[in-house]
Amino acid sequence: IKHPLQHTWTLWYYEPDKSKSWEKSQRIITSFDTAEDFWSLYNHIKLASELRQGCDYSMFKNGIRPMWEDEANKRGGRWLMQLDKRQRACDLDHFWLEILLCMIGEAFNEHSDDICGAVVNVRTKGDKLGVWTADCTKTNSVLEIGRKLKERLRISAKTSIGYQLHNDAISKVGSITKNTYQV
Ligand SMILES: CN(C)c1nc(=O)c2c([nH]1)N([C@@H]1O[C@H](COP(=O)(O)OP(=O)(O)O)[C@@H](O)[C@H]1O)CN2C
Repeated sequence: IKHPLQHTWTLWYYEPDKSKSWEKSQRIITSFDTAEDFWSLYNHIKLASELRQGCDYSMFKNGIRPMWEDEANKRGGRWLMQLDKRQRACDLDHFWLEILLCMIGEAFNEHSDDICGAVVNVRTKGDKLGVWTADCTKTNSVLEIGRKLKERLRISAKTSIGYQLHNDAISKVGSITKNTYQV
């Protein structure tokens, strides 16, 4: 028999399309709830580094849309890893896979319930990896998730990553959203 996961996960794909709204350009690829089905999906689709610039993959718990506005996301935020352009060749794909494995493997222990999902943005100006959590006021959970992410992605203590509230992202003026937490 297949190895069941604790949650059902849904993979989304975003491709910019001038004729459609951002929301309408978010497409569900499929959902899965076993380790075997995760691997067949992962091995079947393009790597993040093979996507066209401007595209995203998002993997969220079933029923949560990869959008700030979703009921499950609106009180939360994201740990953001902004990659340097050179990291697409050497880090992007294994960082993204490591994040997926942390999520389906419930690697954040008692804080795994606070995980909503993760997004990879493939961008000319530098790729981004975001891990979205449900409640920005759960400081201990948010910080523990950030610390675990750095550990699993082997991000050095010298490099800090920031956590941004979706509320701040929605209301941001210009392109910079402030960090509420840093680890
Ligand atoms: C429901 N709704 C409209 C809505 N809900 C959302 O949740 C949401 C958006 N819109 N997003 C739109 O994409 C643009 C690029 O963000 P980017 O994160 O791709 O990053 P880049 O600027 O392309 O690097 C954002 O500026 C925003 O317009 C992004 N986003 C998460």
